[in-house]
Amino acid sequence: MAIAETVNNKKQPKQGMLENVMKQFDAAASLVNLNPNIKKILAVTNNELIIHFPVRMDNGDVEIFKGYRVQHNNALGPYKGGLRYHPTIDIDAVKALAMWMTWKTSLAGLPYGGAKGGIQLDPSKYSNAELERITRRFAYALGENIGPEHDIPAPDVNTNAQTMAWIADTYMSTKAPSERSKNQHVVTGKPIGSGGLEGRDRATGFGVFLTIKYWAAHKNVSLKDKTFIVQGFGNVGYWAAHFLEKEGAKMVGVQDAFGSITNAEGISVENLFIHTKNNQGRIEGFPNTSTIDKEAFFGINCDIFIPAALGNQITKYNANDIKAFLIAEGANGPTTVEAEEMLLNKGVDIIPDILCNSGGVIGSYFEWLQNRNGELWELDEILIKLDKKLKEVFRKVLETSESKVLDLRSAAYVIAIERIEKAYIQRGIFP
Ligand SMILES: NC(=O)C1=CN([C@@H]2O[C@H](COP(=O)(O)OP(=O)(O)OC[C@H]3O[C@@H](n4cnc5c(N)ncnc54)[C@H](O)[C@@H]3O)[C@@H](O)[C@H]2O)C=CC1
Ligand SMILES: O=C(O)CCC(=O)C(=O)O
Repeated sequence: MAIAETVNNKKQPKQGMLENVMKQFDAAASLVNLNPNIKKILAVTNNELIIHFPVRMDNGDVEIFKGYRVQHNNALGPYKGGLRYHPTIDIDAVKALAMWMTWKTSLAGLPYGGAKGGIQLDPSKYSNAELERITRRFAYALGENIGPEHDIPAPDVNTNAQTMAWIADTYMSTKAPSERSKNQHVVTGKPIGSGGLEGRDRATGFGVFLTIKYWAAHKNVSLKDKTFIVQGFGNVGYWAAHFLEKEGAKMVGVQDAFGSITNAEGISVENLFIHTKNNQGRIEGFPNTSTIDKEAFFGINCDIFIPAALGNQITKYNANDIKAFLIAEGANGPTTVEAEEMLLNKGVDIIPDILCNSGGVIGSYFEWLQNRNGELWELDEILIKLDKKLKEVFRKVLETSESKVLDLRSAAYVIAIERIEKAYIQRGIFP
């Protein structure tokens, strides 16, 4: 609560993600009348690891980094969740993100629990060689706190297939030669050729698109010529926009960490993607668009808003500016509880993060299975399997939402929490 954000040049108190996820959990626990002992277990994390580790920089100096891995719950299987490299990462943020992973894997019916981790750093300040040493040193320090049947990291903000390859290689190098290849699935989201899954790169964004498509089919709405805005034009934002554009929708606004652009006539997703590749990942300077300020971005006229950046972006300070009738949460925790209430009251539908962006972890599950079984899956079959799995999860959320008269997030939480509760009750509550 101590941090502040600036809205319309005024400092406003900023709510932390942990506070947000706890409010969501408390509300859902009441809805399902959750067993009080299980509620106590789920309200806290199982393990929290903070590691300070030294790394030699290119100039010869040693810098100390702070890395995190939080394992929230493993009632349903090994801990699973991404690694984020970002200056705002702290223990509370990682706890919140780990909790969301527990609900997400449970909702998707996967044999996983929830975890998250990362390093508090701004990766743009380091060379590629430094990032490799930082990542390898972090992986080494994590040691047996991760493992292919225990806790399986994956990419998140500012990490990618290369990061995962360094972690897999470092982890495997600590094993006896005959054991190394059996440990490839210590991480998912690896490069193709190093055990990675065809299509894991687009799995999250494709899943975001699919959930929008299922929602549109349910509401009898055509996506053709619908307009959309995207906050965050990285892995998730780009791929979601790519598939929406292919479906005939038009991107009219984009925001990244460095600025916001708009054009009511449309912004080409593929041209912007090429532009960012040649511009250090940034959207700034893209031709035929106007630059607008951070807060004006939320008020752009559009039908669909895809937050695909950081948490707590849609707040009570900007919720009323939003024109979209649908928010599809590609990011984790982009909407505060207060903002959600305001949006629902004005009739905006929200496809919640734990459903909307679950294509990523479903893709990771496929990669894990592929590695475990020594198989190689093809892109077409993977995208079909992902569609089938996500469609079924979406159907269940919709059914619960209609039968219990709940918004989509509450319905998703009900399914997720009831599945975990059932596992504890079958086993005798305490793990
Ligand atoms: N990569 C994955 O498979 C999954 C990612 N997610 C979530 O999706 C979100 C985005 O992740 P990725 O696309 O992987 O990250 P990324 O690192 O590929 O891209 C992040 C994008 O967000 C922008 N951004 C960062 N701070 C911002 C700010 N303050 N305002 C506006 N834009 C900002 C960056 O400039 C960049 O364009 C995160 O919340 C992540 O937890 C969720 C499920 C899976
Ligand atoms: O693919 C995974 O294991 C998890 C990705 C992730 O961090 C997320 O879904 O938020």
